[in-house]
Amino acid sequence: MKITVQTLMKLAQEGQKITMLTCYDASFAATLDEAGVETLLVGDSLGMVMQGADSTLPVTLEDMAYHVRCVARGARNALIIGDMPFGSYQESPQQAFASAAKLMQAGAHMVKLEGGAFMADTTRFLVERGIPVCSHIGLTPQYVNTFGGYRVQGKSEDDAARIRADARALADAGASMVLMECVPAALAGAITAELPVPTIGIGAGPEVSGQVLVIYDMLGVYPGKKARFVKNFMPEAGSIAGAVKAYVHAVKNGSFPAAEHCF
Ligand SMILES: Nc1nc(=O)c2c([nH]1)NC[C@@H]1CN(c3ccc(C(=O)N[C@@H](CCC(=O)O)C(=O)O)cc3)CN21
Ligand SMILES: CC(C)C(=O)C(=O)O
Ligand SMILES: [Mg+2]
Repeated sequence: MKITVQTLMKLAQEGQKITMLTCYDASFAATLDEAGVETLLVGDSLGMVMQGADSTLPVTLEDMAYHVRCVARGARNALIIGDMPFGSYQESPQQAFASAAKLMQAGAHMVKLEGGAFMADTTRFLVERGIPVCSHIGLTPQYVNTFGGYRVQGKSEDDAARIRADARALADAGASMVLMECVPAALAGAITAELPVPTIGIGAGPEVSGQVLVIYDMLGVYPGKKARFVKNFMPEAGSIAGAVKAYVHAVKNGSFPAAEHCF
């Protein structure tokens, strides 16, 4: 069965965890789809894991559209989310729509954009025009130069309150999902409890509607720094398909993430 925005809402309401992995090509898309991964994120992390850059900033809209097209050819049931790359949506809602339309025409079913309450107008503009939006808050990697590194966000009371207000504003603006990266588990849990839409976590603890990891991290292929939230599923599974199935199982039964993966 095709996964839709409605499926995701239903899973979250029933307390069933949503699974997401990043995906950049048709063969992995087929493997993940077959393993029952509900959502495939064509992440701008491809700049780091596929292109070898040291941040996500060099990734272009053309790069993203190419990989979305590849993934769309391999997936059957999974819902495909296209990451909006740096510089393709921050100028105006109009710029965001033109960029998002390219990803939708390449085969995405939803786009993801980084940023808090100030992205509410852009979010509403896209949603009203038929483009479902996943909002990305907390550690937003396109701000690495502002943050001075990939650091946990929302540790102080003020920062936590701001992130909480961001989540509410984006849901109010029509976001279909809110992804939280590297925030304290308690904060992500509190936000999930008060939002009307599903939340996805990466380094955000277990009390969210679903989990995402970069596929090359959970297969132990990425040679760069291993963040605290990463688990390599390959050693215990022995094959790529097995590792993906173990991830789906672990997210569904709540055994991933464990305390050691959380902030
Ligand atoms: N391979 C890969 N995996 C990712 O998860 C990922 C990318 N690339 N590229 C884009 C961003 C960058 N991300 C990162 C990268 C490093 C940390 C990291 O090392 N965090 C520290 C937190 C330090 C602290 O504030 O205490 C950690 O120990 O996990 C977090 C997110 C997440 N995204
Ligand atoms: C790490 C996830 C959330 C992402 O945005 C990406 O892969 O680009
Ligand atoms: Mg991204």
